[in-house]
Amino acid sequence: MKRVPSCVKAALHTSPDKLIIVIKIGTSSLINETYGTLNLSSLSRICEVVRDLHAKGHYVIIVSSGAVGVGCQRLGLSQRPTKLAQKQALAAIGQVHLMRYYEDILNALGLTCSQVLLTLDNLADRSQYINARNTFTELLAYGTIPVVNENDTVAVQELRFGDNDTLSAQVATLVEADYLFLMTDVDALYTANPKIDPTATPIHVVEDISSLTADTSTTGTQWGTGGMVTKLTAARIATAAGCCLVICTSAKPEGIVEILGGAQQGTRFVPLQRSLKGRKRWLLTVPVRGAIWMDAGAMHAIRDRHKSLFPVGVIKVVGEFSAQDAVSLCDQSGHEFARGLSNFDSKEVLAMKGKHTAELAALLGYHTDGELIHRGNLALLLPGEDHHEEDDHWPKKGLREKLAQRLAKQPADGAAAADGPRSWKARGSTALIVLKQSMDQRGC
Ligand SMILES: Nc1ncnc2c1ncn2[C@@H]1O[C@H](COP(=O)(O)OP(=O)(O)O)[C@@H](O)[C@H]1O
Ligand SMILES: N[C@@H](CCC(=O)OP(=O)(O)O)C(=O)O
Repeated sequence: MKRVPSCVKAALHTSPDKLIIVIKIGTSSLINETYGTLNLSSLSRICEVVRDLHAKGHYVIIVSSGAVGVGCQRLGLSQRPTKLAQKQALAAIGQVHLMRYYEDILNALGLTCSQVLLTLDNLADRSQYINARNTFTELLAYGTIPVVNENDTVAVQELRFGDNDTLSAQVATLVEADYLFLMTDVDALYTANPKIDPTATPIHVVEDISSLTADTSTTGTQWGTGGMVTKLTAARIATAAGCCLVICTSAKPEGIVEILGGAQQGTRFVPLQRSLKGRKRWLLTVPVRGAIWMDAGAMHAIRDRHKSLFPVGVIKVVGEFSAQDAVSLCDQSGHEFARGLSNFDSKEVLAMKGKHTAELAALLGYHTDGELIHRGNLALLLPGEDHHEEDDHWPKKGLREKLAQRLAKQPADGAAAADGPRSWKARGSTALIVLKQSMDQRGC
């Protein structure tokens, strides 16, 4: 299989053939519906594959769902409750049971397991993001297998990933993974749900997600969340971060080794040639609070001419967001093609929608160039070059370099500490600064 190019791979002092691999296991693959128990044979086989990959020198991280589903089974509930507090309580019950088996099985295979529970704010704040990356580096350097889940029990609604497909893509982005395998109860993405439509056919390779025509409208299993929709969202994030995402079946975990060897199984999403680095990579992990739809002209300016977003091209504003929140940038049909940090809140963007810069002062009562999203705060999810230069003030050292340093027992360079005090919120564009000055002057 063609290797994924990575700018930090060369910096890894260990063999370049050592891959960073994230394996996400869905609830549907972890529970045995017939007996209402954990699917121990499936879990053991997956752990054996992890052992084989580890023995080859690869770094493996497991993202495991199942806390809520297993919690339900432990209490004999026949379906997931809908109340958040109940799901959180069940996650607490299920997670400990799940981890006990991961620990036992991995231990029996000669591996040490570690647990990482994350919430969205752990990644949305860049200093916490760097900190999480450093922790993963140490866990991998110690030779452990991190088992990751969302910290369901404490996360409040707006700080939840909500599904582990997204979480696994965020983790893959964070650790600069080469591969993300989404193991589920179907063997591939199909043109339609194969459990409902017998004429559905598998899709083996996806080069460009935006031109994909698969019906993913039906939800998945009784226990899983999101079905294929969240897997496609994960694919957009992972491929933009330069990671090859593969949807494959948990019924044959050995398939992972075969796929790495070049076999065509499952659905492979080809990573973008130009993977996002540094701050732009981090942007992919910031929670999205809303969406801005734009006309073809604005999309062309952003995608092909590497411009910032201005109000004149905006045709629709979705959701409520604050200034400096991350938003999806969508084409005129609502398809997401980029993400960025908005300089204005959703009400202001709505007020400015479709307006030329010259009209804004009269509309808002202060002078602004109306730059909604600065180019530097914008990450493209489509193929193409992004020529915007990275901010040199942000550390570029990736996990691979840090892992190499750690393995070589070199002292850390303090990049994370340097990053800490400087919040991304302090990095507003000129428009934001002008807006703030204007509001200060008006005593707002
Ligand atoms: N186009 C499609 N191709 C394949 N599966 C689909 C499609 N649309 C919906 N599905 C459903 O997605 C399910 C897998 O998603 P989900 O239940 O969330 O699994 P997991 O718990 O593994 O994340 C499958 O069982 C299938 O019913
Ligand atoms: N954190 C939740 C994840 C729920 C979830 O995304 O489930 P799935 O769709 O099966 O991956 C849990 O452990 O139950």
